[in-house]
Amino acid sequence: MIKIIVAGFNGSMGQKAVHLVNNTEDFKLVGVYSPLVKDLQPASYDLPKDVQVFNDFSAINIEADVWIDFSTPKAVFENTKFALGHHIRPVVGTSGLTDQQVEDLKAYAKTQHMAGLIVPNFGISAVLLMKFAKEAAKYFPEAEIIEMHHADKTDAPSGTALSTAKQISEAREPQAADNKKFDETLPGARGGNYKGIRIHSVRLPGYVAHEQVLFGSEGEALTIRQDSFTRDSFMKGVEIAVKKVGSLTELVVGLENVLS
Ligand SMILES: NC(=O)c1ccc[n+]([C@@H]2O[C@H](COP(=O)([O-])OP(=O)(O)OC[C@H]3O[C@@H](n4cnc5c(N)ncnc54)[C@H](O)[C@@H]3O)[C@@H](O)[C@H]2O)c1
Ligand SMILES: O=C(O)C1=N[C@H](C(=O)O)CCC1
Repeated sequence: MIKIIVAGFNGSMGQKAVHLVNNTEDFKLVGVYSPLVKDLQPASYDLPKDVQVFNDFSAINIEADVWIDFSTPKAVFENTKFALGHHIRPVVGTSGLTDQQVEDLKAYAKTQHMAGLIVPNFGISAVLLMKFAKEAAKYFPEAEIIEMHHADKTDAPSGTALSTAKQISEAREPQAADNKKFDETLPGARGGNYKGIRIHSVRLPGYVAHEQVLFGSEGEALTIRQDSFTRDSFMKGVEIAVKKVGSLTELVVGLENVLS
């Protein structure tokens, strides 16, 4: 039995994770965490009666194997550090960790002899898009990313777009610094700049999570696109991550680390 705590259980993804855990053999929901939920009625969040509800770190006093995190970009660093420090393996879906924060968490995990998984995107289509983009970057070093999400997403760019840009930048030949000065008659029109890779963020009702990577070269172009049409589509990846995180020996980034 894998004993699980879900952080951010009251949010859109947290509720999906609670449902997954409640309905998967060998998974047991032992606790949920969100500092914003006080005076909770368990039934209103699909919580079994014996689940402990925490709204303060200091009150978390139960044993658990895995910490699923779907909280907020502001909270995810401290949450992950808490889990590692309490020997609960984190499976982190929350976006917003900076490269430096990921490095700090990896170093902290080592000091705690702990492993875990940070997953920018649990969708298999997104995992494949990143794999293909990395391959394409060897031949098409010039790329831009367009990510499209639902209108409630508060952070930009998406964690997936940043992760894609990081992988492209590591796979392609080193590029001359992007010092090009654009005459942006509308500030921000050229998007964000991750090591010379422009990222454009779209937020619209009706969308869930989508990404397009555009590679351009002399006389030709390549476009790779993935679409997550439902939040349920992320749950297969969450299930795999929770089942496999116990086999890891360090804190790593990417679902591909546990896909066989
Ligand atoms: N990796 C993936 O595949 C994937 C997929 C979808 C969403 N996400 C990410 O998951 C995160 C959550 O997305 P969402 O749509 O569920 O957002 P949401 O706003 O619906 O839910 C976040 C919840 O976290 C709670 N919260 C606030 N502070 C907290 C804290 N300190 N600790 C724990 N919980 C806290 C809030 O009350 C809220 O209910 C976002 O960062 C999003 O980008 C990742
Ligand atoms: O809905 C969201 O928010 C998502 N966030 C992740 C990101 O920032 O990349 C993954 C896809 C869904």
